[in-house]
Amino acid sequence: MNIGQHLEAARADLGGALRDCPGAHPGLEAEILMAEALETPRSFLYAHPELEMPPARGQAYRAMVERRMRGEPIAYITGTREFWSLTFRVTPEVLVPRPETELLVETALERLAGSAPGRIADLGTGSGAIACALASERRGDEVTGTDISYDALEIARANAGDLGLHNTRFVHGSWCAPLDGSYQCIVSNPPYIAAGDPHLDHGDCRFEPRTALTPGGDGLAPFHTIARDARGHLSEGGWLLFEHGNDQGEAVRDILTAQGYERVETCQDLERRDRVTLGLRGRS
Ligand SMILES: C[S@@+](CC[C@H](N)C(=O)[O-])C[C@H]1O[C@@H](n2cnc3c(N)ncnc32)[C@H](O)[C@@H]1O
Repeated sequence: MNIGQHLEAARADLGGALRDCPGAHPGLEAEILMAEALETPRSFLYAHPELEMPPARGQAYRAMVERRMRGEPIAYITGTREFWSLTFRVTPEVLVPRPETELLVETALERLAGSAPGRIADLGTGSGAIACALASERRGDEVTGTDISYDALEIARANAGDLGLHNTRFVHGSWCAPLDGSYQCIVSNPPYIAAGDPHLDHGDCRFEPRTALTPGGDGLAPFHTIARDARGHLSEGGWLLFEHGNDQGEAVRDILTAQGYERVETCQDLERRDRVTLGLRGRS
């Protein structure tokens, strides 16, 4: 079979298998996996659809297509995901970075704009996507990522190394526990899906680490813990920013207000859903 025939078969198979899979793009994914199998850019496929696939490459391609047909995230199959225009390694030990998390990075950068170089912390860093995005934009800052997963920290360190981000460090421990000294900004995209939420059994979530997705209960426990403990690590005028579920904006605002944060507000995504809530550590 040639490249074009393989692609056509994969598009049809993926289209059928991923019919109910949120966010799946069968045509595009067939091409991404082909580019991976042939180790070429996608543009090569458009230029050479008539090229015969070497049998070993054809088999490798079909194996990848079949993994995707079973619902495995494409990022785990290719081993990479783009975030903030940077390429990150991802493995099943880490959450696949989501495009919507770029709103957290964007909001943090807005709050930091014009400030002198300082220290930033990313709690629950996973692949290190947020920490590396911030470190790449704020080269003068020191960015610390924390996680309870040693496997995740290893991936985060590898990503920072690949990206040449020497202004990062990744430390083990629960939320704020490994932090030392004070920070001008603390960000977190913690696990926040409530126990029993049907999203946990759909799409990519089925393959991702449970501890990255849900803290159990109503999903709010990490916001309570971090909001309480981060105050002691933020410098005066420092910001705490959370990503949260689109139905959790009010609850997270209440948590930050109850902990004495000031100028508490929520940012919405392009579909006007609450996604990021932040508060300032004032004088008191
Ligand atoms: C939703 S994922 C976010 C990963 C990454 N920051 C991102 O946005 O793609 C949550 C992360 O929090 C970590 N985590 C869960 N409980 C934690 C805890 N008590 N302390 C630190 N990290 C924790 C998980 O291992 C996971 O990497």
